[in-house]
Amino acid sequence: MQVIEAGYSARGKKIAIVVARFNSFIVESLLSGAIDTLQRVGNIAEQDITVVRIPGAFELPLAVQRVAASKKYDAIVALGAVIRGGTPHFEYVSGECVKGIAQVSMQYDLPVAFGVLTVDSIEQAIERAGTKAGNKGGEAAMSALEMINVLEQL
Ligand SMILES: Nc1c(NC[C@H](O)[C@H](O)[C@H](O)CO)[nH]c(=O)[nH]c1=O
Ligand SMILES: CC(=O)[C@@H](O)COP(=O)(O)O
Repeated sequence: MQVIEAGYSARGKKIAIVVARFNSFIVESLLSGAIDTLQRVGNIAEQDITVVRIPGAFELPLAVQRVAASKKYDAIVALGAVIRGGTPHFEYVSGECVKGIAQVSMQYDLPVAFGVLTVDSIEQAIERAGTKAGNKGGEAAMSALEMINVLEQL
């Protein structure tokens, strides 16, 4: 039996974090978590991290696509927070966001980590942005690091 698995250290790799500004009080915590993980777990140097700020989660697929097309990065971390309101808007924004990001990852054969909260309440968002349910930005960064290393072995 051959098992292919990889660690998280990715020194020298270049990472882009594309971050949606909407619900910024939540998203900034996801961003801090992602950067902290890339540096402390992945041994990624500060100068190898590029942060791209965009308006909202709906814009993430296009921005992620442009970053992927630049061929400058080994992985992308997409961050955002979509919080359900009183109308069907949530379904449209979150649906297009996840679909578009997945498409880019497949099209460009590039790890694109999905660090976008899709939650029913602000409380759920706070819990996942560095409090009792961890930090989903950091978790997304972990996934990007692992996928860089796994893909190198395949
Ligand atoms: N409601 C949320 C949005 N809405 C904004 C859209 O993402 C988009 O920027 C706008 O429709 C213009 O194209 N964005 C989020 O990231 N989170 C939300 O909860
Ligand atoms: C993502 C959303 O749906 C939300 O922010 C929009 O709120 P609403 O549905 O109350 O307009």
